[in-house]
Amino acid sequence: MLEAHDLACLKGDRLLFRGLALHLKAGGLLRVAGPNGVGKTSLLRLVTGLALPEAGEVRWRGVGIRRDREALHRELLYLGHAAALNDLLTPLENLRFACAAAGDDVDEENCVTALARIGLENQLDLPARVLSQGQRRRVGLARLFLSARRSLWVLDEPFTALDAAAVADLATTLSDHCAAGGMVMLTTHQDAPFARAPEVLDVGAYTC
Ligand SMILES: Nc1ncnc2c1ncn2[C@@H]1O[C@H](COP(=O)(O)OP(=O)(O)OP(=O)(O)O)[C@@H](O)[C@H]1O
Repeated sequence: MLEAHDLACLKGDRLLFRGLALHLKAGGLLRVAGPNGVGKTSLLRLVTGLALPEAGEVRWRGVGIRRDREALHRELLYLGHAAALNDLLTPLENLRFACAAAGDDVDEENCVTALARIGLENQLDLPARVLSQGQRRRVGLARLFLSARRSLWVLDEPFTALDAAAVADLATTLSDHCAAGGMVMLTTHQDAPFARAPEVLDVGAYTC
């Protein structure tokens, strides 16, 4: 279970939000909402331990992540809003590199299957620099099909640049992960056809 209490976020000399609390339990789908610049990405970086809060605490399975960040990271899949690809490498090479860097033991066949599942079967051997924006996004999302053992998926704008069919497919993948007892926390500015309506956390309600 992921919890945060009384979180405050400082950027430069500006307090973006304070007093923010959240609670995400097994099977939960949480949508972080709010206008541009309110602090949604900043919040994701706090709950994933990539940045430190000015005040408050994030807990994973009851333990503060400052005490045991590794316990969270063993079960976390975090996909940022940028595709973070090496343009010289193919989708297959990029995916294998991302998995290896995260410590996931996946072989080439698993990666090919994941890329085909996300609709990139015809782009496996192209350099990433020639991919469309939606295809670049899909390379990162292919990790979802290799990360079932990671219970917490934190996704920053995962639907950006995807076509309608891919949005629907991703919504189903995320809903299935929750139905299997996983947790999803995401930001998005668009509606998606989830099996169950997500809980919504409006960061704007905590703006200073
Ligand atoms: N050094 C700084 N000093 C002051 N403000 C900063 C500094 N660095 C970042 N910010 C502000 O912090 C906020 C960070 O926003 P963040 O990326 O978390 O927003 P977001 O809600 O994810 O936005 P979007 O919907 O556009 O992705 C922005 O308003 C940005 O201008």
